[in-house]
Amino acid sequence: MSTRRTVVTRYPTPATRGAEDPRANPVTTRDTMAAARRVVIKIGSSSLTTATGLDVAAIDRLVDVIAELRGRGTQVVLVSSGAIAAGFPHLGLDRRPKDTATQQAAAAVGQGRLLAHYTHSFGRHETEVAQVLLTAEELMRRTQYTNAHRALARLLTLDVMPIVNENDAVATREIRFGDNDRLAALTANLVKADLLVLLSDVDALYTGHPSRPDSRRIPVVATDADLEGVDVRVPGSAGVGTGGMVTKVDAAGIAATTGIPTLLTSAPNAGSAFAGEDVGTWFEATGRRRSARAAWLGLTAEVRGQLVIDDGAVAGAIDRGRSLLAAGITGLSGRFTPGDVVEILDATGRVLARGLVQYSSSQLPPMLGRSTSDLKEDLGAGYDGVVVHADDWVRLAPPRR
Ligand SMILES: Nc1ncnc2c1ncn2[C@@H]1O[C@H](COP(=O)(O)OP(=O)(O)O)[C@@H](O)[C@H]1O
Ligand SMILES: N[C@@H](CCC(=O)OP(=O)(O)O)C(=O)O
Repeated sequence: MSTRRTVVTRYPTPATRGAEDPRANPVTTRDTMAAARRVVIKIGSSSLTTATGLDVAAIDRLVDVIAELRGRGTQVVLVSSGAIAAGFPHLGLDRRPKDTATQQAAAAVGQGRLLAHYTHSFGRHETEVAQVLLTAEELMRRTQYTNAHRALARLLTLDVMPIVNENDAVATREIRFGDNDRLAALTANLVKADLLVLLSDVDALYTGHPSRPDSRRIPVVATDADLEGVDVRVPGSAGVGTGGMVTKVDAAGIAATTGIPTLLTSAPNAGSAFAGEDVGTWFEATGRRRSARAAWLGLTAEVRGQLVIDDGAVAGAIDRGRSLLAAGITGLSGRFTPGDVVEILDATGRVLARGLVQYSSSQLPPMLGRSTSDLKEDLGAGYDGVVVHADDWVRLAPPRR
């Protein structure tokens, strides 16, 4: 046994621990949509713009639906695309630019016009609006994520209408959201919404491209099996949206795994959907609600490394919701420091969870596979053997049967 003592910097225990949100979601089926206390509504470029710029009549119709919801006491956060599509006609371009710099310029021009019209339109309902521009990079950092959470929560308590978009003018090329569907799902988690509504230029998810005569509306997606054979590959024809149905199905999947159901329909159907009519596609929630912190860990945070664990640690820590000890770790990769986010993989390479690691990638190698009592001798009596605390990881893959 070595008597060398290693100086170990540990990640401080956060004051606010607690993984699962105890609030049950009152929205379980389409019929219970009206019970939503907080809704995130996302509207795509194709529904807000024409070839010549903003479709002000379409914006006014959406704003009227939101005003009615707010009148009933439902809090709404709007995620609105449309900055690039609203901007490019004013730069003398006849189609959406493809290069990042011109997209950024178009977004910078269009975002002002977009917000100007929302301000005017919500003004008809004596409602103040607030512009919140987010980047994927910021949301990966815990401090900025918490700041965004706090700002949105405050706006809602002040009865202001937050209008979120990606901060296209500064978003870095490599990690842009690009489309706003995923941003909307993450925003729904950020504000702990009961419901996500995705409004597009198509009234529902179809079994194939809606222009095909054999395509049928899918009214409900309860499990992945309902998506088998569904063709979502062809993008929209409007030429201004970005992700087509792929990103909408992905976004609904993210929301579902965190306990938030999604309704996907067209903007003109928004009113009927909230009136309880059978329109669009309803994606059921499949997972449990998560705290904003757990959602950040599981969905948004930047991953700095990987820990590979043995079967004993899968059964003893991950399957039982316990802390991960050095004894169960067989390998690691990446460069990380205490407090960084790492993925936890089983021996086959399956990503089981993500967590905040307590030691750096340079401290861990001599600790791997060693028992807590053995390590205590090296590291001191204060060492508790925990590499990822039970409160600091979230499960990503379901348990194996
Ligand atoms: N299986 C499908 N069901 C419905 N729409 C589909 C499907 N596959 C592709 N699409 C296309 O996806 C488009 C919507 O995506 P997109 O243009 O990115 O909209 P938005 O601007 O609202 O984000 C629809 O107009 C439709 O043409
Ligand atoms: N942030 C961009 C959104 C890009 C986009 O086209 O999104 P979407 O229409 O939702 O597929 C914008 O405002 O133009």
